[in-house]
Amino acid sequence: MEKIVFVGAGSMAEAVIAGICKQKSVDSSSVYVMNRSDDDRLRHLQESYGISLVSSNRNELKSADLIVLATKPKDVQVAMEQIVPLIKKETVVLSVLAGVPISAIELGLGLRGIARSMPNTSAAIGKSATGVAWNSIIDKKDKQQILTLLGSIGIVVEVEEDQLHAVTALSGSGPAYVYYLAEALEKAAIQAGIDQPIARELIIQTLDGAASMMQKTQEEPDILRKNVTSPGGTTEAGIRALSEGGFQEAVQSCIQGAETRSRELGKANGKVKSSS
Ligand SMILES: NC(=O)C1=CN([C@@H]2O[C@H](COP(=O)(O)OP(=O)(O)OC[C@H]3O[C@@H](n4cnc5c(N)ncnc54)[C@H](OP(=O)(O)O)[C@@H]3O)[C@@H](O)[C@H]2O)C=CC1
Ligand SMILES: O=C(O)[C@@H]1CCC=N1
Repeated sequence: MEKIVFVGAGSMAEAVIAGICKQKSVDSSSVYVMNRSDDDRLRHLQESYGISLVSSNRNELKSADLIVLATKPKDVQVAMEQIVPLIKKETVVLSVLAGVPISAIELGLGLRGIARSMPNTSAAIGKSATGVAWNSIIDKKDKQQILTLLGSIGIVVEVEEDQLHAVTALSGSGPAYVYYLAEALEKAAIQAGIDQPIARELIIQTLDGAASMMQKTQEEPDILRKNVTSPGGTTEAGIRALSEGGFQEAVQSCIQGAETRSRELGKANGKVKSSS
């Protein structure tokens, strides 16, 4: 896809832009970005990644091959109303919005090829775990090009559209759960007498090592856990405390709560009226 325009310039847009520019899956000169009002933010993206800004007459939208919708769900209706008069019918749309259904984008931007995806912020370093679903009329070639683009920022799995709520809860929000765990581990480590920089180093390597073990050995996580857990040893004591603290239940509520929120965002932002 020759020309890609990002509508929205926040954290997720930056993660995808950083990923595709660093992986060189697109030429940064063919990437454009626009937002609502934050000019400093646009300058930061321009300077950091060598991409271009959509000009005030928004002419770049007219020749876009791909538009990446990256506003907050609550802002997407206004954004779509603003861009729909400008975009040609061949332009394909890639949404990264949580919850918002493809049908809402078809209503807002007209019937065209649409991909609804859920990447995560690790896209910035080529490590996103992305789910994607398609509308029925998307062209095979466009699908392949989007898969290649998303594949350049990490792994990508095709799912049914309804499953994207669960994907959002799991891997879209997932990095935040891991950072939350890291924060908790670091606090506890400091309390136990380890210096903060050393605690940080040990935590990063432990998370990285455990993830790599799962990936490289393809072993079940419960087996890997048991390999660490000596009978009557330290891990057993630690896991017991987690279990007594309701660890499994908390994780289940976490995913359920996030999935429910994704469905709510879809309902709140899904009934947009066509402005074309
Ligand atoms: N953050 C994450 O980890 C993930 C986020 N997502 C999804 O990505 C989307 C963006 O999230 P995030 O990047 O965190 O949000 P941010 O709030 O960081 O960014 C939102 C962007 O949308 C822009 N915007 C708002 N209205 C318009 C408009 N009418 N026209 C053009 N741009 C507009 C804002 O511009 P301005 O600042 O000028 O107001 C801002 O640049 C959300 O829908 C979210 O569900 C998906 C996966 C992960
Ligand atoms: O918190 C959110 O709503 C977005 C979607 C997934 C990650 N961040």
